[in-house]
Amino acid sequence: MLQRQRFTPLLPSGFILLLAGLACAFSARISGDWAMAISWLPYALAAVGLWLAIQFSKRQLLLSVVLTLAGYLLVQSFLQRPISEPLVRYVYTLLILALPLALLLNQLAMERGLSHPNAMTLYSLVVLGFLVAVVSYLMQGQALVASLDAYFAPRGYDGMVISTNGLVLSLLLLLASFITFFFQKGIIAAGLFCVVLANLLPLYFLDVPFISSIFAIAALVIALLTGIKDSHDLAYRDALTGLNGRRKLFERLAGMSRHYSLAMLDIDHFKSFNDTYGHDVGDDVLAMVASKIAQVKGGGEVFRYGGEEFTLIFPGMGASDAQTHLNDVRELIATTPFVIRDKTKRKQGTAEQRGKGGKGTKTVQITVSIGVSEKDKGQELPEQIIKAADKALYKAKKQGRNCVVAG
Ligand SMILES: Nc1nc2c(ncn2[C@@H]2O[C@H](COP(=O)(O)OP(=O)(O)OP(=O)(O)O)[C@@H](O)[C@H]2O)c(=O)[nH]1
Repeated sequence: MLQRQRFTPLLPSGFILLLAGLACAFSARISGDWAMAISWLPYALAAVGLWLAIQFSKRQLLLSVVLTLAGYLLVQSFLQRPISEPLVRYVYTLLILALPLALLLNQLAMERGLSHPNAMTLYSLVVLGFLVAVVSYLMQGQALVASLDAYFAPRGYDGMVISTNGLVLSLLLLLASFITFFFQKGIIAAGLFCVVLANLLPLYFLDVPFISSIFAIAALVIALLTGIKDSHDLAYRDALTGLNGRRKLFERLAGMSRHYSLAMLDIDHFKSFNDTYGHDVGDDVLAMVASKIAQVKGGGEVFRYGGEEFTLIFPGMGASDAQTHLNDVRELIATTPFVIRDKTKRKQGTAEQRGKGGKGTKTVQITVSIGVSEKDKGQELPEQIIKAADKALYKAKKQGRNCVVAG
């Protein structure tokens, strides 16, 4: 189940790649204005991608676009001629090795904006790599190509242009990119992996008409959608818990016409918890509690309302049914021992001591109180329902906490 969720983010980008593959199956029929449009579309998409990357300060989007465009330009400028020409072989070899490597580095380096030192290092590496490739060719020319040929000589093979060692290396890079996606998780990591795939695939099927244009379009659409999703998350998601925030809650409520119930959930005695263990440990606990709340059943949607308060909505469900699911969440939290680590001691001691029960760890018990209400006659506006749920939450606190009250 968990593994399936891990792969689900691949679906949108995978679907775009599938469409690109299908388009290639019919690409021999493309002609006239369509041919022109397909050749120019990558430039238009790249312009939009660059604009978005600059607007939202997204280095991963910027480099995905720039590298895809550079790869596309190189294919269009150099790889439309016979592979027997040394310069063509040189560019081909660089493309199958350096392009996925640069995209992989872009994927590995955490997103910290366009002008973070991280980003500067990456830009320098890409520009330096490019300059070294150009200067080496200008100075060494034939000799360089001959030595590369010894390892990566591309051969025509059943219609594919292929270099066995190149294929092995690019498959390894692709595997590294997939492993990176696997550990980074999420739709953005999936998009970055699919951008690597979309850049690499056409290089092995260069005799298919328009393949480089079609896959450049696919890579850029994936990069754009990933960038838009990233910016959307920035606006709507709470960075600490990964849940949608208050803005998304109110948008969701405004668009909800049918019956629903709404709950306000508050962590008990969180102030004294913060005072005892510090704000950082408080943050860890907030994230852990959020991950438990997110396991709510019954189609419940979870939002971080602010501070240590969360909101749950149950579309199409009355408060009494919602109460059952809320009680399950309350109980799950109350019976889960939260292991907290003292960050000042985290780096000290042996690995065993750092583990569960070690010197730097402590187990705490967290409870939550919940108030729930529902859309009703005389109580139809989201603000009114939130207010009613808040009142019920207040009652739950008064009743001794760690309980669910309907109001
Ligand atoms: N660590 C951390 N603490 C937060 C965050 N947001 C709010 N808090 C803290 O949450 C605490 C909320 O305290 P109160 O609402 O007074 O709750 P309480 O009195 O401790 O407990 P109850 O009476 O059971 O609600 C305050 O100490 C806030 O500083 C956050 O993002 N991280």
